[in-house]
Amino acid sequence: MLHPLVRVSRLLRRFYGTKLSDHQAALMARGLPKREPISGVQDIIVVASGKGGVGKSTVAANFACSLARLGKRVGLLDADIFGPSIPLLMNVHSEPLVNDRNNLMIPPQNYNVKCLSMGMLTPPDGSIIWRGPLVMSAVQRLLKGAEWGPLDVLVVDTPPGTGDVHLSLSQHAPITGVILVSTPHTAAVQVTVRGAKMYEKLGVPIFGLVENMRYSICENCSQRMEFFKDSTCARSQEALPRKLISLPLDPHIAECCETGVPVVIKHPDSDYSKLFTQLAGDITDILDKQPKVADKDKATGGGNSEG
Ligand SMILES: Nc1ncnc2c1ncn2[C@@H]1O[C@H](COP(=O)(O)OP(=O)(O)OP(=O)(O)O)[C@@H](O)[C@H]1O
Repeated sequence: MLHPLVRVSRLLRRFYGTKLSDHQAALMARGLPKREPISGVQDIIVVASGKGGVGKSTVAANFACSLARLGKRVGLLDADIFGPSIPLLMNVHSEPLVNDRNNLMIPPQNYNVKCLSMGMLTPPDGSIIWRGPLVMSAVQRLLKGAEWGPLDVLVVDTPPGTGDVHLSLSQHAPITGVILVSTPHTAAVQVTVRGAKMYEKLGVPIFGLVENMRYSICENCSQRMEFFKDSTCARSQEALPRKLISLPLDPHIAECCETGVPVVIKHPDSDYSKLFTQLAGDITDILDKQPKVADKDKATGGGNSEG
């Protein structure tokens, strides 16, 4: 006896024919909307974490700049509606212009990365008090109400946790994969695992983990200082997806965040910049093996729809 969801998804597939992939059919059977590609955007990579303050925005900004340094056409969407930090990290504060022809926002660019954030659309001291549906429509607007293309990769920085933004993104956009960021703290690991499970349930692939602030390197003697017990790190490693890179706690990284020049731009030859380059290279390799957007369009029968 077939599971009812499998039966419905087969029926949907028969109705839509080859335009609908198995994955899309499964989503629709579960009552989830069809994910529409973003016009001109090849791949969407979400940077997520369970806890706040673990370095997600730092990783998103430096990863985006590293991809750009490898020659990719890159965008960076700040989906943290309540606590946007990309304008500060990327030093982009101007309000985006709007294209009169199609009424789409034109994301301002810095360090060869097109950036868009709620922080550019609200005054710096203005607080946002919104409920879930408004937050979800704001994410839709930033995602689909902008002239992103042509882009190889759109990096999306998300708020901590597994709230409305994550759900909205995974339901409406064809996310190619997720990079998780966590420190080895047990509390951070536990919520990051929860976030990973949510993405898995929604059928979004997890590329791996950026471990942050596990250690530091002394500038004078190059000695490595570990901040966590081996057993804590082992537990975190066991619970979380495969590690892509492990970033040190470093004063230059902190300072660069404050001054709006990502560390991979300010100190391109540093060891931590090399780690970001390695991350960008590894993810590029994964993307190169994925089906291209034309194939994805074929699979989803999609084009862009204004959100
Ligand atoms: N490896 C690091 N070395 C030194 N400072 C770091 C490092 N990673 C992040 N930081 C600092 O930690 C603070 C928090 O980082 P960031 O804003 O990237 O975290 P977040 O997870 O995006 O936070 P939020 O959840 O609030 O959006 C920032 O001041 C940043 O400069």
